[in-house]
Parts: sequence; C-alpha cells; structure tokens
Amino acid sequence: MIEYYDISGCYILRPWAMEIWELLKEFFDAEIKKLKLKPYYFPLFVTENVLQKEKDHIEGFAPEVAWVTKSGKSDLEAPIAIRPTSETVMYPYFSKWIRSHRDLPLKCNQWCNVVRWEFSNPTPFIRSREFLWQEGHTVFATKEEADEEVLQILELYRRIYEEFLAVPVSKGRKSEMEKFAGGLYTTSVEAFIPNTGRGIQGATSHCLGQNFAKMFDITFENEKGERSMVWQNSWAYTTRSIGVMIMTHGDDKGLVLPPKVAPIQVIVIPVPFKDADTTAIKGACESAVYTLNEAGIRADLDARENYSPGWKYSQWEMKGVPLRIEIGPKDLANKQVRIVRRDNGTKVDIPSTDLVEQVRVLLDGIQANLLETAKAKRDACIVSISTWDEFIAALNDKKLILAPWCDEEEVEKDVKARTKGELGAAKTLCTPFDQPDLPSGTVCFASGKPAQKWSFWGRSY
Ligand SMILES: O=C1CCCN[C@@H]1CCCn1cnc2cc(F)c(F)cc2c1=O
Ligand SMILES: [Mg+2]
Repeated sequence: MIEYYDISGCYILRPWAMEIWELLKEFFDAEIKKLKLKPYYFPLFVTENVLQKEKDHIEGFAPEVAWVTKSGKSDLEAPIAIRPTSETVMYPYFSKWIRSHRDLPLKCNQWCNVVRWEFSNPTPFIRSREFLWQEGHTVFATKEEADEEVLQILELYRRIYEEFLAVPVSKGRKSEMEKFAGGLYTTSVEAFIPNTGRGIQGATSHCLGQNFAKMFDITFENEKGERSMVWQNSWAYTTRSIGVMIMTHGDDKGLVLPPKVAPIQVIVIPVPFKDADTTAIKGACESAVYTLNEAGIRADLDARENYSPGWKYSQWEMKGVPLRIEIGPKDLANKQVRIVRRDNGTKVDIPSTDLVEQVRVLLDGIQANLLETAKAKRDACIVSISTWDEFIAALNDKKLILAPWCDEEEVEKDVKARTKGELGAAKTLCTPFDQPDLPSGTVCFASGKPAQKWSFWGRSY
C-alpha cells in the first residue's frame, strides 16, 4: 500500500492504497455534488501575514507550519507557508466574491494535500506530515442553514466509515477544549481501536459561526438592503481513514478489505493438475473474470505461471482480497467453482451458472459481517463508569469510557493532568448525540459536581 520515503513522516501511496482512496472519493464527491458543492483548487502557498491573520486560529499550530524561504540560491524576500489547511487561503476571496444574498450560499470543496510538520511519532496513514484530504468550506446567510449542513456532512462521514470502510463510529460534539479553536462548535465521527484501546477521530464537521466572517470581513447585503455577516462551515476527512480501516479489520494473515473499497473484490486462480487440460482451466477462469467484470464486480485473474496456487492464495489473502475463486479440473468437470471468503475462511462450491448472483451475495455478506464484527468488538470495549477509580481502572483496561461529566473545561484539563503518562493522557473524544438516560443527581466522575451529559473519554491517536 505504501513505500517508506527518505523524509520522515512522508510516504508513497501505491496503487493498493490510492485505489481505495479513489473509491472513497468517488462516493463522497458524488454525494456532495448532490448538495451543490462546487469543485475549486486554491494555491498551495499562503503568505505569512495572511496566515497570521487570526492569532487564536493559528497560535497553537505555528510549530507545524512548513515554510518556503528560498528559490534556488536566493532568499525569498518574505517566507511563504505551505497550506496546513485553507481557511486563510480561501476566505479573503470569499470576502471579495460575496456581496449580496444572491451570492449565497457559496459551496466550495477541494481535494488536495496539506502539510503539517508534526513531531509526534509518524505513522503511515494515521499521522503523516503530508496527507490527502477533501476540505469543504461553505458560506450561508443564516445559522439554520449552516447547522443543517454540518449534520448532513457528518452523516456522509458516518456512511464513509460504516457503509464503505465497515468501521463503526460514534457521532458527537467535541468539547470546547477539543473543538477547532477558530469555530463555534465541532462535530465529529469517532472510531475506536480495541487492540490499542485508543479512540481516533475519523472526520470532523465544524460550524464556524461568524468568527471567520468577522476576521475576513465576509458580509452580504440581505433582501432588506442591510449588511450582515455570513455563517460558515468547514469539514474534512483524510487518508487517515484508510489507516483506521486497516487496523480495524486486519488479522494475522494481513489486510482484510471490505468489498466496497477493495480494488480487487474477487481474484480468480487456476488450479492446474499434472495431466489436466490447463488451457480449458485457464479459459474457464478468464470467462469467470469476464462475466464478473461485466456485472460490475472488480474481478481479476492471477494466471502467473511462476507461482504455485498455494503461494498465490497467501499473497492475495495478505492483500485482503475479499473473495478467491479456485478453478481446477474437478470444478471444471462439475461446471462449478470453489469460492473462499477472506473474512471467515469458509469455502463453498457454486455452479458456474450462479456465479454473479452468488458472488454478489457473498460480497454483501462480507461487508455486513465486517461491520457487525467490528461493532461487537468496539461495543465490548465500552464501559460506563461513575467514579474516578472506575475511570482509572477502565483506562488501564484499554476501554472506551462513557462517563457522566459536569462539562467544565477546568475538569477536562484536570483529568488530562491526572492521567499524564507515557501512554498519553485521557481526553474527551466526543459527547455522543445519542445520550443515554442521565438520572437526576448523577455526579461528574472527576469533579463530583452535577453531571450535565455523558461523554466518551479515553486515550487517543
Ligand atoms: O478541520 C477542518 C476541516 C477542513 C478545514 N480546516 C478545519 C480546521 C483545521 C484546524 N487546524 C488543524 N491543524 C492546523 C495546523 C496548522 F499548522 C495550522 F496553521 C492550522 C491548523 C488548523 O487550523
Ligand atoms: Mg494536528
């Protein structure tokens, strides 16, 4: 999927990864086009004074910004930043383009790369200094429109994770401390990795309120001729989503790819036998591949002569291909094929006449099974707690913790301070929209004050 690169935190995305990214992009791009998003491409570079436009938007991030300071041997008269995100690149032009309510809503999306020179341990897909993403930046006349779109996009992110990557996620709202500092509120879809007991943010959808409108003077004349400030959203998901899928489904044989994002969904392998008719077997494999491709199923043939069938089985299992079809002399004679599932290893012989129908059923079955299995594993990690001791025990037990919280930032900071350590501190992951019942009199696990809500807490990536 990747090749390591001679700059730390940078990776080469090879076809097995890029094809997954392209399948996700195909779905998401089609969906946002239904919402009238327009494609743009803004420059990679942003000047220092524009980037510094808003102190509290950038302040904590300054160490991550990568700068161009020279061209050839000569210094640039002023350093130029490489975009870590595009608010400051785009919004001066939103200000120029938006004059009247007729110019609203403005709906801009760009598929691009961004650079953030992180120093914590670089990890392929999960934390890299350059990554691919889409960033949506939308502008509305009213808060109601913005609020509605934030949730529409969040639902698309849930679909990317649950319907395509087969990764269960929780929709919720970030705390004031964890939200995007420049915005009004942040919603996110949160995943969880049982093996490491860490939460991971899958995607985020922010309502920026009118904060950036104030900063960049983005105003419009409404129907009554009054000048007012716009309401904005911004939202993104990144190539990190591929890493979450890998960690969620992988097993000791390697990758396990959900069919919806598998570049090859079915690999067909001829199983020659000493005196059997290899030409007929290969012909049967080729027609199986053809028939499946005609039906819109991503099938391929592995007829390499220099590898044994067994060697091929292992290789395609390692690459996570959902289904393997074996055709040998016996299968040929019985006009059947043997199909092997990657997710649970079951083998089934089906008549060649039923090929497309059965493969579709099996692929849907694998997709559903992967999500259900991941959901069960994730749910088994969720524990509700009510006291500090229970919280610490659950944290050390690598759990995803649902805790009653007073919603005070000081308490959130205090929990971080009290759980610092080489595994990283505990933090709020999100306050799930789906709130369990909170009996009156329930107190916050950390402060003892009246609890306002249930929130997910845990260590994170
Ligand atoms: O998360 C999104 C969705 C897509 C558009 N951007 C928002 C907020 C990004 C928050 N963020 C995140 N990381 C950053 C890193 C930087 F180096 C930097 F200068 C700024 C930022 C920064 O603003
Ligand atoms: Mg960051």
